[in-house]
Amino acid sequence: MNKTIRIVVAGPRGRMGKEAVQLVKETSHFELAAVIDRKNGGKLLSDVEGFTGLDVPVYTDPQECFQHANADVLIDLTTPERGYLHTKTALEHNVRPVVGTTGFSSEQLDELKGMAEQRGIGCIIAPNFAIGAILMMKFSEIAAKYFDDVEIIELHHDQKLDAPSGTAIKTAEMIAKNREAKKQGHEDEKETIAGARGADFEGMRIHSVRLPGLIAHQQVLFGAGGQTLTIRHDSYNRASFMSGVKVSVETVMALDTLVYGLESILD
Ligand SMILES: NC(=O)C1=CN([C@@H]2O[C@H](COP(=O)(O)OP(=O)(O)OC[C@H]3O[C@@H](n4cnc5c(N)ncnc54)[C@H](O)[C@@H]3O)[C@@H](O)[C@H]2O)C=CC1
Ligand SMILES: O=C(O)C1=N[C@H](C(=O)O)C[C@H](O)C1
Repeated sequence: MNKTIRIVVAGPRGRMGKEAVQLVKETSHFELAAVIDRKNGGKLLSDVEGFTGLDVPVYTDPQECFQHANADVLIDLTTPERGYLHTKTALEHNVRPVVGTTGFSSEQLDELKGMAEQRGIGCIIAPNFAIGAILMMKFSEIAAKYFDDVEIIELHHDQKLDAPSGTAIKTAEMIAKNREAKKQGHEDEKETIAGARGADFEGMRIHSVRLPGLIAHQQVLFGAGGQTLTIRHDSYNRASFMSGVKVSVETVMALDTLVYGLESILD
């Protein structure tokens, strides 16, 4: 039988956080130890609307939370600034972070990796937990061996804070492993409206669409003489991310370093 894993969820009232609390609740070897919220500190989660029966403490201060919660794992689904603070604080308390929050800088990722390695404890930072999105990224990495020209279009709901999405950045990084940096388009092209050609990642272009009605979508378009290849993934709800969160919580318990992206775990 699996050992019970005690979990802190940061951002429990958010769109993803609510799903994560539900996942912990319905998984027999997971136990909710506490939550970190922007407000409601000092209350029980069961006193907060929508969380009947969950008698675990709510903290606003991550230090206080990790000192008292006796937790194994943090699931962070908050904002870039808070997510970074929560992850760092968890590592300082030897609590293993599983981070879905996007928008960390590469310097922050390097620092967190150093901390995890120094302590010899696991940490997973996953820009996308959906299996289809991971396959989209892997297929794009393969396609980049054969196509030099690629544009990424990511489409999200209009409440998203970061652009481009963490998934788009990770996709570009994976494509870059198999593609020489190259400026795309006409050498003399000029934007008559700034931003028309999107963000520039080693000459690849990334376009961010934000519209109400969308959840999380991305297409990767490759072009070559007389043909295009489009690789597309759509998440139609946030439950689509939860099997990846579950695998990450189970896997992080056995890691002794930081893993960025689920593609290596699912090999
Ligand atoms: N890796 C993945 O597969 C996915 C990642 N995400 C990422 O997850 C993050 C959250 O996304 P959503 O749930 O859509 O956002 P949301 O805005 O619905 O939720 C964010 C939550 O963070 C909380 N928060 C803000 N400041 C806080 C603080 N000081 N302490 C504790 N909690 C605080 C808010 O109260 C809110 O409940 C984003 O970075 C998003 O990009 C979203 C979907 C999938
Ligand atoms: O904010 C979101 O919603 C999502 N964020 C992640 C990202 O930035 O890639 C994952 C998914 O696309 C949904």
